[in-house]
Amino acid sequence: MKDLTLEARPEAISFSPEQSALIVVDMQNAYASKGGYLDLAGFDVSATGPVIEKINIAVSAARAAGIPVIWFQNGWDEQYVEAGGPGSPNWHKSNALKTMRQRPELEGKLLAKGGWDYQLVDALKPEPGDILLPKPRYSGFFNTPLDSILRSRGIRQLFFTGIATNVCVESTLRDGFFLEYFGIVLEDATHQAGPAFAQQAALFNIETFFGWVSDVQTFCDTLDTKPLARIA
Ligand SMILES: C/C(=C/NC(N)=O)C(=O)O
Repeated sequence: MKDLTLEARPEAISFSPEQSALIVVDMQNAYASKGGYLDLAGFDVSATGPVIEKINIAVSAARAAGIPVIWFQNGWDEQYVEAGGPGSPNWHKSNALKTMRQRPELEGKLLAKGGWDYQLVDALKPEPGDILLPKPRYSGFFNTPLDSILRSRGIRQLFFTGIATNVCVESTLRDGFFLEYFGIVLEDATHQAGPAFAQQAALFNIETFFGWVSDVQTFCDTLDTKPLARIA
């Protein structure tokens, strides 16, 4: 397929579907569902429903265009060895680990592989041919085979969706930038962890310093695929 031009901020960007991947960051109950880790830690997850719908539309369009879909799940083994102990800054900064230390009844329930919190939300289903990757830190480029998977497929453009815009989405897009990948975030398929200004700040950072910002409808229209449902 010939190169396509995607309307984006700060400017349009050309890309080749053959050199592209759609990244779905951490669409787990932990980050998107009531009763999940972020909700229990006091973050507002009430507006994630429309984001899930937009991600489904973007995933369908990517698959129809032959663009690989890569799903990340953030979390650790049930003993939290992969989370790191007090010698890791993750131990000090992870709000999941801090919440479990504050609320021992939650020990082993947050972001633990095999548990409900770690699972992808029910409304999002990977299909055969998609790539499902666990990741133990915010960035999908650390302690994962992501870079090798992309380079071995000649992929240079990464389209980002998922949660949280200002944490794992921005972290992975930034590290991709340093590794010479072109990062484009589909803003209506993302949600922040924290107040609304965190979403705007993350999009400002991406648009201004690290990549491009577009949206799901523009992505679908550019690929000329018919999304599952027209976005109102
Ligand atoms: C705060 C947080 C964000 N995760 C993400 N997927 O952006 C965490 O994992 O503690």
